[in-house]
Amino acid sequence: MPTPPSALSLAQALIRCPSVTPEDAGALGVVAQALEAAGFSVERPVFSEAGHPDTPNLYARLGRSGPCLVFAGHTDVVPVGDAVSWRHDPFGAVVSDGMLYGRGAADMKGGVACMLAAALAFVEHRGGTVPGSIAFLITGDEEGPAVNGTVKLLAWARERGERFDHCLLGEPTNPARLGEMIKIGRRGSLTGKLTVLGRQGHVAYPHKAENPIPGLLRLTTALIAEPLDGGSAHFDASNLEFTTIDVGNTATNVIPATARATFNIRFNDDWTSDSLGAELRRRLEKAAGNSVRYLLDLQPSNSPAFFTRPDSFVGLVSDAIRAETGLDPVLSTTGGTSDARFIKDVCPVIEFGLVGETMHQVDECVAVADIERLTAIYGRVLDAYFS
Ligand SMILES: N[C@@H](CCC[C@H](NC(=O)CCC(=O)O)C(=O)O)C(=O)O
Ligand SMILES: [Zn+2]
Ligand SMILES: [Zn+2]
Repeated sequence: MPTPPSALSLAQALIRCPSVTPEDAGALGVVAQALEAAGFSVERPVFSEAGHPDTPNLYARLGRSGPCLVFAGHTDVVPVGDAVSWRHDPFGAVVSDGMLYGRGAADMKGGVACMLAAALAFVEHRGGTVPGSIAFLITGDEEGPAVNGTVKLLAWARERGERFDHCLLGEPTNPARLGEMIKIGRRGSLTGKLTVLGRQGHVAYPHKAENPIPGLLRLTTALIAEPLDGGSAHFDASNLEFTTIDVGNTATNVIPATARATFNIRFNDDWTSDSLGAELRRRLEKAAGNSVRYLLDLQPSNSPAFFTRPDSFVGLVSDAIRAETGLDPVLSTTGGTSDARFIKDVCPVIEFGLVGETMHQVDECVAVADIERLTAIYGRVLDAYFS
């Protein structure tokens, strides 16, 4: 068996692939090559859905018996934003002053690299075998709409009779220090596109046109006039944020035909996608009355909130973190969402990864020392899980 690559070298190889969703740019090839070299069987299904680009995914497994511990994650990344503001090339994977820079360093190519390095070292140490099974569920569609990613990969695996006992997802769960936070739940995500319909015309003859902009303002105001809820037993309050308002009108003397707004809601377990959709439609109907014509397109990506009750697996991961960092991780459901909302339907899932302070930002970076320590934590998890 070849000597397993280090987590840092894997993280650098991954960051050098500009895999902004839905591009793969070779990222899953890096994962496949590392796992195949260690004897994992690797498959790379590509999933399709009308209206969305095809997206590649990866499933790998070593061993057929139970228990099966799954590592999950994604290799797609969010766009770099203002590229000239970066201190280092966002796809250069530069190490400077002990920090690894690049898009995905924290979210979550760094985490994927640590899982790979830990699993490969574990397998090498045991002469190429596992007392049970280790699997990897890695997608190229997490940061995007997430319709051709983990949700389909799980269905694909289920059809092939694959069974999993526990899953560790490597999203960047720590706000500032490695070891301070495990995520045991996430809110769901619902994206909405609202279009108000009008009739184009001359600004000086408004009676011959219908301006959609006041209607859009009325509807957007109605959507956020009342809080959705006050939080639930395990989750923060649900929250709606507008992400863009577009009219796209370049003329100063033309009333536009349509006006659009996009919003995203992070919702807790007081709601399902359906009940939340019904509440949004109720608010819009009331505000629109007979005078505003609109369309609402909801893109739920099938994602209710998830919550995993603290159990022995949470205890095992907490012990590994404590042994490596000296910190007692808080069990949290805060922050963004993750593919654990899909994985929770097939096995208990929790999340622990790198420090997420710079995720989605310019100059995304993680400490090289944290990459080494996270690899050691995952190694301890493997040792304890299969002991
Ligand atoms: N756009 C997708 C979900 C995208 C998932 C993304 N997650 C993270 O960035 C991790 C954040 C964290 O660790 O707090 C997100 O939350 O936007 C969808 O909405 O379906
Ligand atoms: Zn992520
Ligand atoms: Zn992200």
